[in-house]
Amino acid sequence: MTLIDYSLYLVTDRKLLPPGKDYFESLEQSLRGGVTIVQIREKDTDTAEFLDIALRSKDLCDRYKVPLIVNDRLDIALAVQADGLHVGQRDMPVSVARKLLPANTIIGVSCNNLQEIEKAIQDGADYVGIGAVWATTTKDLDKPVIGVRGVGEMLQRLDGTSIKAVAIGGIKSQNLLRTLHGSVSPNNHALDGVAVVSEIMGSLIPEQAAARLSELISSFKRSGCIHKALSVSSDYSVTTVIDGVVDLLNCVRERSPLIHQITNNVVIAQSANATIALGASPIMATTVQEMEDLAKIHGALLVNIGTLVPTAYEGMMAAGTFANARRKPVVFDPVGVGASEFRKKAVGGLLNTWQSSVIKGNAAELAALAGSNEVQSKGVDSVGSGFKDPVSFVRNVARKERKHSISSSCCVVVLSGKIDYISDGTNVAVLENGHELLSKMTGSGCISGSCIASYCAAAMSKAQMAEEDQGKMVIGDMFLGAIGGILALTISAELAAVRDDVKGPGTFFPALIDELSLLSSRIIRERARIQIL
Ligand SMILES: Cc1ncc(COP(=O)(O)OP(=O)(O)O)c(N)n1
Ligand SMILES: Cc1ncsc1CCOP(=O)(O)O
Repeated sequence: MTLIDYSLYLVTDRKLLPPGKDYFESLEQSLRGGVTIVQIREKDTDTAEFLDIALRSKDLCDRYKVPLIVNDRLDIALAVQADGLHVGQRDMPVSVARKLLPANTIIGVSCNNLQEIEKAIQDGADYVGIGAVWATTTKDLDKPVIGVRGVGEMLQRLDGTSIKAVAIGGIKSQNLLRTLHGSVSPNNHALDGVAVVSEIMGSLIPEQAAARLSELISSFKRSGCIHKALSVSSDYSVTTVIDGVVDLLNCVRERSPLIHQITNNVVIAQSANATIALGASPIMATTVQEMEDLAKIHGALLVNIGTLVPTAYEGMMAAGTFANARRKPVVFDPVGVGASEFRKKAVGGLLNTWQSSVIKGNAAELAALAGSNEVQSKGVDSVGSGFKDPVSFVRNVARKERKHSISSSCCVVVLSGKIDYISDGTNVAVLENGHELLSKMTGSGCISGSCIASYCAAAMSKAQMAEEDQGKMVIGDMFLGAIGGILALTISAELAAVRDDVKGPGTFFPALIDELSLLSSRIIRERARIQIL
């Protein structure tokens, strides 16, 4: 059986052609742009016309050596000697189609949930079309939008089978990398391809639209993100990490990156002041209309759900998407995620939509995120003494949230507390700086998010974009950025706490701001208490 390349799967829809655009011209241009497999999908066309279109499309696809699949209609697939048939859940069952079609015909089936995947396996499908992964206006959906995390669960069920998988629904160049990075099972089972309708069919220049998508898919594959994910070895040491953090401290001050923060209304002023004290430049903007413009400016994004309201949520969705598209760091603080179903749902929605570069939370927040019962929450706080094995816990959460390569970790996890644990899925940094006065003021955790975002922005600006970075979700060493942000805050807190003018929590905060602004390389080198495991 010939090997099928599912990477860029065009599903046609003539209704979406721009006015005056000829269908066959559009198809040929898409083939030139790099489409690797084509499905002819005609929902309201007479048999004679469908047959004619399928025959001529088959000729074109043959010329480009690209397989042609027919949607729904087994008779048309037979008549044009198509390479395959795609069926939906209400169409002819795969097992029946298999008996009627010539041997070696590819049969694909649409799946929206695990039961349908199970059935596709039993029925012997060659591939599944998993969707809709995102919302779409191309088709009226009668089943829920799955989200990338849901696609990952279905891919897990396909582990050990030879069934290929493509995602479909709302896939555009803007969310393609997020789709590919996010749709992965815990065992690194990734998609074989993506199926696209409107982004190509609706384009005036389909060759360009297809080439853009094709280039992103190739760069994703070139970056080796999936295969390297769990197999990288570490070359971090305490010395290299401290040197790196010192470098970032200077970089924040020299380049003053813009730190866009959608945070809670308890800590807005503190967070902005801490950001300025570090040398970065804060903007506390929540309105959806300005997210695209803000993403164009060099810096990082912080999303904190402390006092979540619907308008800010809309802004968060858009801001993360635009930041991902520019490969900017996205620091996510899922404040109090275990406290209510509303927050859990909101966090699920955000993480399904964009990729965080760093997730920071206390024990209860990360336990809720990881589905662990080991630590309970009380509102936004943790109850009890924390995890028995915080090192393994934080490493596993980082692995789960996707770690893609040593120099551009796609998700670093920070477990905050008296001791802070930071992992990129392989390395774990254990940081023992800090002072108990930090826990006597509101918002010190939220401020640490601002510090991490400032240092991650510096880490991005120090990174040289290499060819293989095109396929990554963030550029720069986020592990170092997260460590730098935490050290800046906790070391400054130690210095502030012992000042003569500090009498308690009230006088501590202004002193903390002073010390953040006075922090130097020498102080970091002298005071950092860090282990790398
Ligand atoms: C690759 C791929 N996946 C899913 C679908 C959807 O098929 P179906 O559920 O049959 O819906 P219609 O396409 O018939 O509207 C697909 N066509 N291709
Ligand atoms: C056919 C189909 N099946 C599930 S979503 C969808 C349409 C996808 O179209 P688009 O790529 O334009 O969102």
